Amino acid sequence: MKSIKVGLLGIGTVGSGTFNVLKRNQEEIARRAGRGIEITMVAARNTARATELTRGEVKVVNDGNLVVNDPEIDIVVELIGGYDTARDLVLKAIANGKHVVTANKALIATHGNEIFKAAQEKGVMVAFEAAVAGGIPIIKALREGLTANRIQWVAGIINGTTNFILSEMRDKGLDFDVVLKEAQRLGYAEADPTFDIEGVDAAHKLTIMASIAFGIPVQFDKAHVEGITKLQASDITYAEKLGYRIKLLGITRQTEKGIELRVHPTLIPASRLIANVEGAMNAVVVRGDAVGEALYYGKGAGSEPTASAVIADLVDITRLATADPEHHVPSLAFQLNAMADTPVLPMSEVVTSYYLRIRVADQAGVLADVTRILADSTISIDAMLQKEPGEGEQQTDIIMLTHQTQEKNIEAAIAKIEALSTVVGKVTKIRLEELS
Ligand SMILES: NC(=O)C1=CN([C@@H]2O[C@H](COP(=O)(O)OP(=O)(O)OC[C@H]3O[C@@H](n4cnc5c(N)ncnc54)[C@H](O)[C@@H]3O)[C@@H](O)[C@H]2O)C=CC1
Ligand SMILES: N[C@@H](CC=O)C(=O)O
Ligand code: NA
Repeated sequence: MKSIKVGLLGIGTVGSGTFNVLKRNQEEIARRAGRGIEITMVAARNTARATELTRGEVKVVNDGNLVVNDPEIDIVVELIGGYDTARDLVLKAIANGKHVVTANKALIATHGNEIFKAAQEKGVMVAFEAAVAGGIPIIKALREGLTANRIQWVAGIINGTTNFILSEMRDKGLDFDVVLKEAQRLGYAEADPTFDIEGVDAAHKLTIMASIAFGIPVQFDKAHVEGITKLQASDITYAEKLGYRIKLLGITRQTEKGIELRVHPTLIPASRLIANVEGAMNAVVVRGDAVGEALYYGKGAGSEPTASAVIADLVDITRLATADPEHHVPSLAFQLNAMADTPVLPMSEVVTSYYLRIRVADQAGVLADVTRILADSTISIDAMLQKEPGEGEQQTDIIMLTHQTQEKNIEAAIAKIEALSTVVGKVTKIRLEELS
């Protein structure tokens, strides 16, 4: 059988990994796919570099349109990143009847609904395993492996850069900026690293997982997004003393009122497996009504781990390329005409537990004032830590872990606490999840 012809848009970190792995393992991949898969054309900004990377073996062009319009190309792999050019080229590829593979979570989380609709109308497949948790086959697990389940929640460390930063800061005492530079050097970070550190990249990935888990359209604009830039080293230390680790977690949960969709630093009990995921590694815990809890762990970023997922999609598409479109696996697991309109919950409605760090004047009665405010708000305290003020210090920290309450309830209580004359500055609030 004729080999499948692939056109690559972009040959940077993931593109070069895809080229190399496909080449290195071509025979084994062909035995699995039932026919050969070869990259025959690459669009690149730097064509000389692309020719060097592909050892002069493929046609290199400087315009992605030449790839998506080439009648010889069966599958277009979009590894440019970003929104506009990527969207334009992907939609053109689909309009030309080509299947698409992309690692671009920003694209899928924001333009996925439009792209999947166009693909369905054309009878082509759009696959994006590399877009979430890199090399971990979490899309396939949610979409196919767990298809029997009502998914209850999904929680994951889904940004390698921030997990790498948090781990290196904690273990080696390195500065934020130094570790971020290293993450960029290692090819983990996004072209714009604020996407990583402000939680946007994790929210893109979470948005995609929520759609597959709950059969809802992609709705990145409804996600609550907080990154790690406001985290203080002292919070990491206090959390450890109380038996917790702080991780940037993406959490999506089906509740009676709607679907939670939130990314923020989170205290997790140190005894949980996911709390011990370090460096650029990713991990996703899925709770389904039939399977219980399942944990998926592996490399979420980097050249070849991500290429592994891109190529898995190429094999899937190759296997199904000759099937009738109605036999394709739906991109979001649910049939497009069976999507639910379950609302995404505003953050103010979310119920969870909290870590509070309150900077106070070292005076009698301040603790009683704080606990009274919490009690009046029906927020109960689970654990408390009060730091002894250092020699000559007039202020100290009170750290409290609360039981579950609604976000708007804790916000109202925090406003009252901050209004106390004995409380200094803002109260630090970090959400806490037992994940059980
Ligand atoms: N690096 C990683 O670990 C992971 C990256 N991703 C995603 O994969 C995609 C690619 O990421 P990287 O390879 O890391 O980025 P990169 O910046 O290393 O590579 C992108 C390449 O595309 C080229 N490019 C930009 N515009 C172009 C255009 N119009 N035509 C042709 N080439 C163009 C750039 O010159 C560059 O060589 C992004 O969507 C990213 O979010 C997903 C998972 C992991
Ligand atoms: N920038 C991302 C790359 C993979 O998606 C990350 O750090 O996880
Ligand atoms: Na993946």
